[in-house]
Amino acid sequence: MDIEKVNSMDFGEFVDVFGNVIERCPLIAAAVWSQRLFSDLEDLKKHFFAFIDALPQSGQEGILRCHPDLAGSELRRGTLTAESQREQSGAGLTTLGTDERLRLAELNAQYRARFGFPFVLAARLSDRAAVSRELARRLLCPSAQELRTALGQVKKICSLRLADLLHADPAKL
Ligand SMILES: NC(=O)N[C@H]1NC(=O)NC1=O
Repeated sequence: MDIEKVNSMDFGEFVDVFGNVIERCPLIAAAVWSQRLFSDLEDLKKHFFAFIDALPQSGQEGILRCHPDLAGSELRRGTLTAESQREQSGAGLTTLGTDERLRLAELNAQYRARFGFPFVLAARLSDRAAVSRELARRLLCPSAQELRTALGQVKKICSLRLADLLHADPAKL
């Protein structure tokens, strides 16, 4: 898909295609559509990021809360979005042993209790060992720093999902 195709999309098509580049936040795609035309793919990505950056903290935390836990109950119930399912599966989180799954669940619960939002990490850039390691490390970070880190991960997930949709190299996005 090239930028001319993106610019030619009507509202419904745009939200259908880009509605989940930020997990379960189609409102962001709906807002970004109003800002077309886009000069290139990089420009499109910047509009998604600028929307996130302009939100008050409550809105930024809301975005984080739209993310399912990694290796959590939604994965077990089979209710993840297709994108999240692929990402968690690619990181090996769908085949954890019971001990590993319970350890991750305990760390996820501690993280949520401390910060008030779920632990978010771009699973595709990680693997099962690194997920637990990162979770344990970030659990000890100051709250303001952790909010910034988590939003950075949301942007990485967004970049990778955009790159998939546009068949682009994520490094060039
Ligand atoms: N909790 C969390 O990070 N979830 C996200 N990460 C990812 O790569 N896909 C997701 O759904």
